[in-house]
Amino acid sequence: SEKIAVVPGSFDPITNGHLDIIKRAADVFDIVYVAALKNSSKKPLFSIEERLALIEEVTKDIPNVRVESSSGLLVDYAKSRNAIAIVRGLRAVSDFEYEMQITSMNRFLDESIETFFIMTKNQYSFLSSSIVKEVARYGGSVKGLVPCVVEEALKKKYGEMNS
Ligand SMILES: O=C(O)c1ccc2[nH]nc(Br)c2c1
Repeated sequence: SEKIAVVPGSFDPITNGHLDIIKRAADVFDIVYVAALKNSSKKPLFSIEERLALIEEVTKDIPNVRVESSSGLLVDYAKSRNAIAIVRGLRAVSDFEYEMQITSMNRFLDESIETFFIMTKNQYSFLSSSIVKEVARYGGSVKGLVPCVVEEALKKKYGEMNS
């Protein structure tokens, strides 16, 4: 039967680091659900609709990727999609402590779902959505760090906010 994975994240916005993980997961699993999570205490820059549209646009050429939003527990969403795996990216050692905590809790909640980690390309190991937003907010170029459509969306979003 098909091996299904979930790649969760806030994707506010999706970066080339995220895209790298998604592509690598799609090479290993038969179906990959990219799950943009709604539950986050921070107010996102992009609405869930905007985030989904950007993820769909940048993954449209990967045939076995499906893009969805989810709120509530990640393990409940994963089970609802018959996923056998949660896939997370690791950028640097500093990621590991947090990921270990989340993975332990998810295993406590549902032992049947395994978490796999994929190391990002070194060139993206410093990259995060928040640092990209900071740079874009002050008019810096994030070309090469995010897909072109995301770069445009950031310019538009901050252009509107600054106008
Ligand atoms: O953009 C972020 O906030 C973020 C966080 C955690 C992450 N792990 N792997 C990747 Br790619 C990644 C990206």
